[in-house]
Amino acid sequence: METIIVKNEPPFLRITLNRPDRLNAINKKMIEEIRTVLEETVKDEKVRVIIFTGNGRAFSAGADISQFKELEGLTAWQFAMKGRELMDYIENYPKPTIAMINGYALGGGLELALACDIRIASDEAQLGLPEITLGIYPGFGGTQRLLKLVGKSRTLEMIMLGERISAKDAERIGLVNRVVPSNDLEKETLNLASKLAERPPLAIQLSKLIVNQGMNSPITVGLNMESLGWGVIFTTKDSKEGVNAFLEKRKPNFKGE
Ligand SMILES: CCCCC/C=C/C(=O)SCCNC(=O)CCNC(=O)[C@H](O)C(C)(C)COP(=O)(O)OP(=O)(O)OC[C@H]1O[C@@H](n2cnc3c(N)ncnc32)[C@H](O)[C@@H]1OP(=O)(O)O
Repeated sequence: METIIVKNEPPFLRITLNRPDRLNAINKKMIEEIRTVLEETVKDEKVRVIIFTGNGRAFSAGADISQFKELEGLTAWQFAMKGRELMDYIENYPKPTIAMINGYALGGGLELALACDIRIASDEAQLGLPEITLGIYPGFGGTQRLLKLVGKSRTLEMIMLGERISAKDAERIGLVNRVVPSNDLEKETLNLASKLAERPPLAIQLSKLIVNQGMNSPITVGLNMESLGWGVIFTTKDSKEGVNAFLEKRKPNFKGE
């Protein structure tokens, strides 16, 4: 891989964006490489959690601005779609995803973090959507995902001003789940990931699907999916294991069956 470092350390798969001299700016190659790794890993039962992070002082400073010079109408649309399709794929990935935000998460970099299930940030991280300062606006799904996460006026403030906010402020508005001292970022992320890895994979997959669908549907649709999903979840061995373990006063051992 040219643009990412992939560490398969079951139960985790860590994808480190790796263009540190460009603050991990996202180019076409990086989009393709992330997609390839995720597709290869989807059926790997040993991997239960995906962690995204960045090499150096940035998570990612956004889409690679140097590639914008070549863009025209059609190619701009194609590049935006390529990135957006990756973000959609990450959002709907059947395993839990964590963005471990070690530094700048800007533009397309923040949009990648927004597509993850959980964002955990270093207290030194800065987040923002500075596209407006380039005369453009977010194009990898950020207009919609940020809206759903923090509401309309905070989204518009971030998009229209294009200013960076601190990790603490991001936590206050619900943009990141938690902020930790930079020295503890890895440890805290792995703690969180370990807990997720112990949870039943099929119940995680199904609840993620239902929550994601619920974000984009009338509440009755989400509620019906929730109820119908119960018919599925009760067919799994893990649901029996969870209930039996509780009744037998022992720790459950979920196998994703
Ligand atoms: C059509 C598709 C739509 C896609 C939707 C997404 C759009 C976007 O994401 S647009 C990009 C949004 N991001 C930005 O505008 C941030 C740009 N970067 C910065 O403002 C700064 O680099 C900084 C504040 C993040 C850090 O500043 P500083 O500490 O002074 O570091 P440098 O500016 O010297 O950066 C080091 C090195 O990295 C290059 N670089 C940084 N960001 C990008 C980027 N997004 N794309 C390409 N290159 C980037 C920067 O040019 C420096 O390179 P050298 O000068 O060659 O050392």
